[in-house]
Amino acid sequence: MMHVTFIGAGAIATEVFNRLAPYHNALEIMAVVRSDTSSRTWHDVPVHASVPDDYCDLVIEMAGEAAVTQHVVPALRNGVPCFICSVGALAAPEVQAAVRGAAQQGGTTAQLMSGAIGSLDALAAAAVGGLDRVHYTGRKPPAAWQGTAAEAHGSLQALTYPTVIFEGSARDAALKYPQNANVAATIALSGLGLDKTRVTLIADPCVDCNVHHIEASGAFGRLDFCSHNLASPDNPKTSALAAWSVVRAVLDRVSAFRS
Ligand SMILES: NC(=O)C1=CN([C@@H]2O[C@H](COP(=O)(O)OP(=O)(O)OC[C@H]3O[C@@H](n4cnc5c(N)ncnc54)[C@H](OP(=O)(O)O)[C@@H]3O)[C@@H](O)[C@H]2O)C=CC1
Ligand SMILES: O=C([O-])CC(=O)C(=O)O
Repeated sequence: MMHVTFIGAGAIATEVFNRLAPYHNALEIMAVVRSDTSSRTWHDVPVHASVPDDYCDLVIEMAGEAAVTQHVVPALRNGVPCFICSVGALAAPEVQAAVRGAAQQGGTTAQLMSGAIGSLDALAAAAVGGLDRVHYTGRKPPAAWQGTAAEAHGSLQALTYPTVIFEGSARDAALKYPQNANVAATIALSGLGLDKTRVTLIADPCVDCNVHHIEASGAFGRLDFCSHNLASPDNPKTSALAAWSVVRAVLDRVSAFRS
């Protein structure tokens, strides 16, 4: 039996919980860590303010950047493997150093979720031979940019044409758009790094899904990957695929084969 602690109880966590329900004989969600602890339980799982000391096989962060420092770092230090959804947190050098140091101290690993993007396996393999260029374009409907730095570009609701709201490095994208540029950080950490990976973010009233496009070239040849992700019904910023990437990673831990 695998004992799992969730961090976060939002769009991703809810979908992961529901999708893992058929696997109750192989894994138990023993605790959920939330910032709001006014409810004692969530789906009958006890709510905690921090990861409980009880024995746990896996911690899954599905909360936000602050949770990486608050909860993932101590869990790693205690030797518990962790999955991270809020990959953009690692764009801050001090957070990445803390995660690396804690994993080393605890003799365990932090696994970055592929989340809303694919082709990371090819990108990471290509990086071994040498990458010359990686460019990521993230395009989402205006509603997905609400409550972010994109609002400095004027009324998002009034947009009638695609508007570039960011151009720069993956590091700066992740630091400026913590809820919308986890994919940029994940691509960068698989490939050319946070400072050399170029990013364009677009608020586009002409799309009704989250479009993620990677163009890469190097010693391996060229890669062009594009996904048109439907948003989570509970959070327009988040692609439904992100939760399913977590489910897949959990099931990998209890199945005989890993792809
Ligand atoms: N890697 C990727 O491709 C993707 C990553 N993400 C990231 O995954 C994370 C979760 O996304 P999503 O489920 O859509 O977000 P939601 O906003 O729907 O849910 C977040 C949940 O985490 C809780 N929470 C927030 N901060 C903390 C904290 N410091 N400690 C404990 N709990 C906290 C929230 O509040 P409460 O405690 O009140 O319940 C809420 O339950 C986000 O950081 C998002 O940016 C999203 C999409 C793709
Ligand atoms: O879910 C998505 O489409 C991607 C996302 O929010 C992110 O990169 O942070």
